[in-house]
Amino acid sequence: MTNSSGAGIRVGVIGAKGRMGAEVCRAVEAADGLRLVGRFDHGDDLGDLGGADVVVEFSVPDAAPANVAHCVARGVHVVVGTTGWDDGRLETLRRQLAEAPPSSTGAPVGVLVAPNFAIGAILMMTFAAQAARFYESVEVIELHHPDKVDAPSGTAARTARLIAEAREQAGAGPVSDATTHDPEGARGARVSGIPVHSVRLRGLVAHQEVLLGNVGEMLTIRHDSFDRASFMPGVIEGVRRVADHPGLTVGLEHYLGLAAP
Ligand SMILES: NC(=O)C1=CN([C@@H]2O[C@H](COP(=O)(O)OP(=O)(O)OC[C@H]3O[C@@H](n4cnc5c(N)ncnc54)[C@H](O)[C@@H]3O)[C@@H](O)[C@H]2O)C=CC1
Ligand SMILES: O=C(O)C1=N[C@H](C(=O)O)C[C@H](O)C1
Repeated sequence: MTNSSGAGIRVGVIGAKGRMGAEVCRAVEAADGLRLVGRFDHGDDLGDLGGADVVVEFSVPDAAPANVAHCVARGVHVVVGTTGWDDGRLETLRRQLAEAPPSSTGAPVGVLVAPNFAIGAILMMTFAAQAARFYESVEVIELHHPDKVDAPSGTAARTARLIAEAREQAGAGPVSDATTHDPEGARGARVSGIPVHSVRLRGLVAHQEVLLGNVGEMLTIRHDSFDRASFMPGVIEGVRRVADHPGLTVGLEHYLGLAAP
C-alpha cells in the first residue's frame, strides 16, 4: 500500500508510551516505506490521528474499542494488538466497519485484531489446533511478566478457542477431569471448556505451553517471546497489508496463509 500522496504508509501509534507502543514506534521508524506521523497515549486528543493511513493500537483492554472506533469512523485502517476482544466487542466493531467511510485511497477500511504477532506464537496456536482432536486431555499454561493487567492472556484465550473449535469439528468429547472439589480454583479458568492457567513472574516476557495428553504419552507445544522485538515483524507485516484486507480480520495467520480453511 502507498497513500494517496505516494509517500509510503503514514503510521500513527496509540499507546505510544507503553512497552509495546514504544517498541512499535522504533520499528516503524526503522522500516522502509513507513513514516511515523503520530504518537498518542492516555489523555491525548486523537483528532485526525496525525493524518495516518494506518494506526497501530497497543493500549489497555478497556480503552482499545473506543480508540479503534475513532480510527474506523475516520476511514483509517487499524492494526490492533491490545487484548480483551470478546465476541461482543468484535461484533460491535463489525457493525462500525459496515458503517465506516472509505479510506483515503477510496478502499474499504480494514482492521486486524491479532492476539499475538510473534510468528512462533501463531505457529504454536496453529499446531495446537491441529493436534487437539487426537488427545483426550488438553490444558494451556500461559506465563507473563507481572505488570500485565489481564488474565488469561489474549493468546491463551484464542488458543483455547481454536482448540475447542477443532475438537468440536472432529466430534471429540470434553477433556477428561474428575475434579469435583476445588474450593480455591486450583484447576484454573475454563475458556471454551479448555483449562487455562496463568502465571505472573518477574523476569518473564510472554510464554505459553499447550499440554496434550493421552494414555502413555504427552505432547508439549511451547513458545517463548524473550524480547518484545519478537512481535515487530508481525506488526510491520500487518501495517503493510491491512489495507488489502477490508473489514475485520482476527489473527495474523489470515495474512500468512496459516489459517484453517
Ligand atoms: N498482540 C500482541 O502480539 C501483543 C499484545 N500485547 C497487548 O498489548 C497491550 C499493551 O501491552 P503493554 O504495551 O505491555 O502495556 P503498557 O501498560 O506498557 O502500555 C499501555 C499504554 O497504553 C496507554 N493508555 C492507557 N489508556 C489509554 C488510552 N485511553 N488511550 C491511549 N493510550 C492509553 C498507557 O498510558 C500505556 O502507555 C496489552 O493488552 C497486551 O496484552 C502485548 C504484547 C504483544
Ligand atoms: O501483555 C503482554 O505482554 C502480552 N500480551 C498478549 C496476550 O495477552 O496474549 C500477547 C503476548 O502474550 C504478550
